[in-house]
Amino acid sequence: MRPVGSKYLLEEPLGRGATGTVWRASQRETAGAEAAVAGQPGETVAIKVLKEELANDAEIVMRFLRERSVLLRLTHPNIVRTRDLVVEGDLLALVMDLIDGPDLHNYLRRNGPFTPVAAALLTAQIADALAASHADGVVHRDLKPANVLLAGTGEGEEMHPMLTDFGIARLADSPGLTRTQEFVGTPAYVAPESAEGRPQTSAVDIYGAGILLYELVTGRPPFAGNTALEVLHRHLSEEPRRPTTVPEPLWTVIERCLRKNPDERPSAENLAGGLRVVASGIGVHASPAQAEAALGVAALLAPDPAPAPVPDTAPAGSADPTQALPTNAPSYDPAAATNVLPTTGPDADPTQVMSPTGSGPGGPGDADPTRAMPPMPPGNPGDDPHPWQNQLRAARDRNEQTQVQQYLDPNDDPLRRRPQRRPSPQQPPQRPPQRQQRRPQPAPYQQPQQPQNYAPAPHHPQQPQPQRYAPPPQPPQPEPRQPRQRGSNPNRMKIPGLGCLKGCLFVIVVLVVGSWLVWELTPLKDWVAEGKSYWDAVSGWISDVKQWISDLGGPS
Ligand SMILES: Nc1ncnc2c1ncn2[C@@H]1O[C@H](COP(=O)(O)OP(=O)(O)OP(=O)(O)O)[C@@H](O)[C@H]1O
Repeated sequence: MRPVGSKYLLEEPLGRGATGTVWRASQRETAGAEAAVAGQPGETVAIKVLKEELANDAEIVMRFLRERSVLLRLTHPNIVRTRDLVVEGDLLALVMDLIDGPDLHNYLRRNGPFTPVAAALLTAQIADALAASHADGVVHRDLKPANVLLAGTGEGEEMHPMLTDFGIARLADSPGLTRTQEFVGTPAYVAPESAEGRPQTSAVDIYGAGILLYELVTGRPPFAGNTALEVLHRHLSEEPRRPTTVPEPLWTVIERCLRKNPDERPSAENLAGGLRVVASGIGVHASPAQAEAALGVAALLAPDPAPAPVPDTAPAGSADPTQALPTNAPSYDPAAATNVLPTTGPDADPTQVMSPTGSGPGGPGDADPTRAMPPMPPGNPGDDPHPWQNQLRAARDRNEQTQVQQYLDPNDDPLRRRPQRRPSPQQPPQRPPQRQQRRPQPAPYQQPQQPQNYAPAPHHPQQPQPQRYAPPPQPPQPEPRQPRQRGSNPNRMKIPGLGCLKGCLFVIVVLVVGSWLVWELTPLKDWVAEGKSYWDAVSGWISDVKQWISDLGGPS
């Protein structure tokens, strides 16, 4: 148990993401007036301890403090409440409500896709959270299933999505870490304008919600690829295709959210309303009027007339994103990748940027998406890196997978890496106890009680998916076999040759019994011993042999 500030004690890690590690923690003392929730001693909370790179960046610390009021005032039933922010030395931590449930990414992996109705209703609640934050001028910028925690996955409970990590993207968007033209987000969920370094607004969250909705009903995001670059390119140039399992009204919503032009995406409020109309119109028991309304959902998806801007995301004026990548390219040719990534130096070798052969970093055969990032091309020392290089590096950083319930190497633990501030006791590092496994239940949404006009996709168990960033679980290693023990007493004395002796005796007994049976049951005794019994014959033969042996020795 390690203290964070004077008010909290870290107990066990719950998971690790790109920006830090989340811990289960307890409150030691009631927090001061600066906290949004004072809390009571003994109360359990979740604390995100931000990575050292973030905590060591003066710009981020300033931003963290400036954002304090925004983060603390963001309250909504579908937003994980931030209770307090702790800045202690070079440690930055966010104290949150602890949500007792899995995140949506893990839930989806364990349980497979949702029915269209359940997916629409779940996403409607997420859109409610977005509408509230956008109204407050806060854009999430990293909407993805891993950032949605599911409360109420117990039996008979209604599933309740809670959006988390609000403001983290804003913190990570510091000039110290990223340049103004970079995107902050995860490649599979990133909006085209973020990928291109264009100005961003709250419409990036609507794009993220569209990707999330697609993934909820199909089990995978629409744009995948072997490298982050490939995924980004598909966001920019490829239109999503409607899977057969997605009902038409729901597809209308997804397609609107995934428009390349942010001005054509609906507002979060309209998205929530549209999804609820769709959910009641596509259920098994939808009335004709409800089905009709769902089919006309496009009319409800009006764009936001005044989307909330993301500060500092206007281009610096130097980079024309259309130079970086031909967004009107009809299809993506991996072999052409070296041509679309510009280099800044006259001697630049385009094959250094990204190998199309797969033999170098970033090639199609490269299994590690983090290696997909091109090295910095040679250029003038004073040159700024091109937006694409920053974008790709950010993609790599943000694409790190959450490692849930893992043992943290003490060297990776930001709290332990500061012995001068907090000397650790002379104990060997203890493996933290495993977090109790929660068994989520299927979504308890009910289908509406009216006839429906489509066959809903069954909520079938998870099938293996080609998500290369989610490595399949390792098969359990077999227990090492115990050496075989004979008998029940392992301490019994071992007599050499005893086994052989037993074997010989057994053979003799078998021979005697066998020959006796042959003697008695066949006419053999009449032929060789004039009808004598077996024992008489045998004893006669034995005395003959004895006599013969004594004759061998002579009369003396
Ligand atoms: N408030 C919370 N209550 C309970 N568990 C939480 C809470 N916040 C996060 N977690 C758990 O911690 C894990 C890691 O959270 P984190 O936000 O760091 O991951 P991430 O979203 O994958 O990373 P990032 O957003 O930094 O890329 C989550 O998957 C979730 O299981």
